[in-house]
Amino acid sequence: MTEAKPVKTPSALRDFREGATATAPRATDSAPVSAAEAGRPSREEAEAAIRTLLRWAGDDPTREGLVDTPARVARAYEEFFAGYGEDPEDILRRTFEETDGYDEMVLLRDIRIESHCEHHMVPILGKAHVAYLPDRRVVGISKLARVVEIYAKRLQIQEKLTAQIANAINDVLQPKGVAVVMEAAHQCMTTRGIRKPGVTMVTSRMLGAFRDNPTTRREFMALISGDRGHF
Ligand SMILES: Nc1nc2c(ncn2[C@@H]2O[C@H](COP(=O)(O)OP(=O)(O)OP(=O)(O)O)[C@@H](O)[C@H]2O)c(=O)[nH]1
Ligand SMILES: [Zn+2]
Repeated sequence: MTEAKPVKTPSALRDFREGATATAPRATDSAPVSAAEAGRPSREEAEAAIRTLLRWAGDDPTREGLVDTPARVARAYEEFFAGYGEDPEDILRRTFEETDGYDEMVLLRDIRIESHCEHHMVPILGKAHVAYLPDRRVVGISKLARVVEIYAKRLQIQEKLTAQIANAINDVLQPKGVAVVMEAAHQCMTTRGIRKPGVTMVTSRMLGAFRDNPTTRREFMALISGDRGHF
């Protein structure tokens, strides 16, 4: 009898299957989930599931206005969850050496977040501020926003999203420190359930100098709360 081989389960899928933990998975587990590995259902199966939900909600999926809805929803899901197919570490590996001695903080403020909560699959909308303290190597700033985007385009809780972004930057760039602060509104709290519009959740993950050095942390906090210029 042959022994069954353990199936390699990439972290994103594992998190997806096993539910949330507030502990961030290792960023080295950030590989994208291939369709084959994930045992992904077909497009037809996905559309059939949406027809089932439409019927369950009390509507008729064969009526004119809803006939194309399953295909539209499937296409929308491809956008909402595009992050399962991308590896943030690949994006961050394109670094360049800064030879003129720039060793101050690099901060990207007000990065728009559009994610989905893993409990209710409804939007989490907000913004992230991402900073790092370079140690010779710097990365193109758009790559920081791309990393945010990849993790946001998965089912998330805000704590995990915040930690994953910081861990990936820390692991690949190996800077002197990384800071991520995120503020977001969860539609599962604003439009259903407890229904508290206007409430935002704030999370942060500080690593290296941002965790150990109060001056660096203060400087970061002052910069993210400062006035925004209009360009
Ligand atoms: N910590 C954390 N909680 C979240 C996040 N997004 C949603 N939640 C919460 O996850 C919880 C899920 O709780 P459950 O009791 O299983 O679900 P529920 O019955 O729909 O809960 P209610 O939202 O209170 O109606 C809720 O308290 C949500 O507010 C997040 O990013 N982080
Ligand atoms: Zn939710």
